[in-house]
Amino acid sequence: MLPRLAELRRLQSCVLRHVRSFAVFPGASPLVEEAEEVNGGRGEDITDHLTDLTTPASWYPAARMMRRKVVAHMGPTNSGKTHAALQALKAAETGVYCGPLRLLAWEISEKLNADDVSCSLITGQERRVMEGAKHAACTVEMASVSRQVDVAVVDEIQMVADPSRGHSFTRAILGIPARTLHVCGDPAALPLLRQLVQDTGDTLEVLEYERLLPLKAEKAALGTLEGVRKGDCLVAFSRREVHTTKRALESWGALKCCVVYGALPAESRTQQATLFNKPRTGFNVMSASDAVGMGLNLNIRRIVFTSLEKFDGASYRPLTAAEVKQIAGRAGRFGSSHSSGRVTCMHQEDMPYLHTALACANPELQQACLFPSYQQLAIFAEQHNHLDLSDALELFANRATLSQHFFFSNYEPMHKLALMLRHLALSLRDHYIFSISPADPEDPPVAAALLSFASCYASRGHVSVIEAQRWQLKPARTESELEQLEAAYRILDLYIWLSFRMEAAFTGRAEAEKQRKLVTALIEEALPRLAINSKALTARQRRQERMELLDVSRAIEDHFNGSQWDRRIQQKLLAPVYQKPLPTVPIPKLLRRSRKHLRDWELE
Ligand SMILES: Nc1ncnc2c1ncn2[C@@H]1O[C@H](COP(=O)(O)OP(=O)(O)OP(=O)(O)O)[C@@H](O)[C@H]1O
Ligand SMILES: [Mg+2]
Repeated sequence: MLPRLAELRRLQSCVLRHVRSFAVFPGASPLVEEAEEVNGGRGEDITDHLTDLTTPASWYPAARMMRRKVVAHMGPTNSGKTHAALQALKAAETGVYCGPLRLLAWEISEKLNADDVSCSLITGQERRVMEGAKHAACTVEMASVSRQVDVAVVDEIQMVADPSRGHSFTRAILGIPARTLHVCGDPAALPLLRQLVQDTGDTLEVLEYERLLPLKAEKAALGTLEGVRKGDCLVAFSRREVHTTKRALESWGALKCCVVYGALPAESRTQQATLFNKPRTGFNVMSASDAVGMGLNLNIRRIVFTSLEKFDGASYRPLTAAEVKQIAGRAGRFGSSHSSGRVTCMHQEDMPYLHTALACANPELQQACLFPSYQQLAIFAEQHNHLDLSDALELFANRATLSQHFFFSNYEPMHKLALMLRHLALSLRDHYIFSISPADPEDPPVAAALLSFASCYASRGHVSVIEAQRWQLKPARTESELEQLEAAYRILDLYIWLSFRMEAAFTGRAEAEKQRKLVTALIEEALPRLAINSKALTARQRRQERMELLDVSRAIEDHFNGSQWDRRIQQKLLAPVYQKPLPTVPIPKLLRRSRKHLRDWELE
C-alpha cells in the first residue's frame, strides 16, 4: 500500500476514534448537543493544516449544505430585537434559541411554553426535555451544529468578540444548520457579521430597531443615598459593595432592597427579580452588579451607577461605553410600569464620563473569537507524541494561523485547569472535559472541588457528590457563611455539569440537584434577613480574611505550577467548608425549616 495512503488510513481511524469518543451527551434534546461536531470536509491533508484556522466556515458541513437566510435584528438595548426574533421562532415548525446566559434560556423557554409552543431547556447544568418538543432554548455553548432546524435565534451576537466565550458565538453563527438564522445584537457587530455571512455564502437581511422607550441621562448625580427612590437600581461592581449598599439602604427602614450579582444562583436572581418586579412585595429598590446587564426583564425606573470602574481580574478599569449602555439600557423596559428610563451616578465627578459614554456609538467589532474543536486538539496532540492537553493547547495556540477577521480565544482559564490536573491519570478526552468545565481557576473553593472530583475520578472512576465534597448546609448567619453557601452552589453546579458529560462516573446528579435546591432556598432565606455590613468585620478580622485568601490563592498557584499542595493550607481551604459532617438534621426537615423562613416574606 502506498505510504501516503497508509498514513491517510491511520489518520482517518484516529479522527474516527476521537469523534466516537465524544458521543452525543445523554439527555440532550435532539436539537442540541455540544461541541462534538466532526471537523469534517478536510480529508487527506488534515495533519499539515490542523492548526490552519483560516477557513472556519468549512468546519460545519451541515450548515454549508444549505443556503441559509440570515436575518440580523440590530439596535440598542430595549428595542424589541429579541421579541421580533421570537415571533419567527414560535411560528416555525422546529427551532432553537441560543442565548449567552442560563437566565435568558430559562426566560425564553418559559415564554415559549407559556405561548403553547412546547420548548425544552438545555444548558450545561439543566436538561428539561419536553416530550415531543420541536423547539429548544439553550445556552450558546450547547447549540447543535449538526441537527437541521427551520429557525434558529442567536441572541446578543456582539459577544462574538468576547475574548473567552466569543468562540461559541462564532461557532453558532457559522455552524447552526437553520433554514433561517435570526441574530440579535448591537449594530457595532454588523460589519463583522457581513464578513461571516460572506464567508458562509448565505444571504443577509438587516432589520434596524430604535429604543422603544426613551432613556434620559440626568444632569445631576444623586450625591447621597437619600436621593434613592422606588424603582431605582443601584449598580456596583463587587459582591461586597452590592451587599453594603443593600444594608445602607435598608438601615432607614423605608426601602426594602433586592440584590442581583454574578455569584448568586441563577434561580435566586430570578426570584429577586420577581420580588422587585411584583407590586406590593415591599421590595422596591435593587442593589445589583453588572450581572443585571443582560437576561433579566426588570421593572427598573432609574439606573444609578455607584461607580463607573470595575475590577477585571487584573486591575481596575473604566467601564467601556458598550458596558455603560448595556447596563443603563435596563431602565425603562417596554411593557414595564415606567414610561421612560433614566440613568445617573452617585458621584458628580462621574457624570461627564456617563454622558460621553451614552452619547458615543460603540466601536465596530473587527474580529470574531475562534477556538479549535476537541477533535482538532486531540489529533494535534496525538500527532505530536501524545502531548498532554496543557502542552498541546499551548503549542496549538502558538502555531495556529487565522485570517484577519478572527482572533484566537483567551485559553488561559482552560490552560490553568489543564495544568492543575495534568498529574492525574486521565485520558485526553476526560482531561479536556474537566478543563472546559465552568470551574473558575480564580475561585479557590471551586478549583479545589474540581481537583478533588478529578482525583476521585482518576483513582476510582466514580465520584459521588457526598464522597467528594462535604459542606455544612445550614442557614447563613454571617456574610462569610452566605459566601460559603454560594460556593457550595457553584460546586454542586459543577458536579451536575460533569454528570451530564460523564454520567457513568458522576452518579449523584439527583442528590446534587436536591442539594442545589436546598442551598438556593438557604441563600434566598438569608438575603432579606442577613444584616450584612462589611464594617462589622474588625480591621483584624478583615486582615485575617485577606491573609487566608492570599494563602489559599498561593496554594492554588503552587498547584498550578505542579508543586505539592501545602498540606496546612489545603486543610485550611477544605476544612472550614467541606469536611465537616453533613448536618444531622435530615435534608427534607432543613428544607421545610428554610421554607418556613421563605413563607415569612413570600410574595403575597
Ligand atoms: N412588539 C412588542 N409587543 C409587545 N412587547 C414587546 C414588543 N417588542 C418588545 N416588547 C417587550 O419589550 C421588552 C424589550 O424587548 P426585547 O427584549 O425584545 O428588546 P431587546 O432589543 O432584545 O433588548 P436587549 O438588547 O436589552 O436584549 C421585552 O419585555 C419585550 O417582551
Ligand atoms: Mg434582547
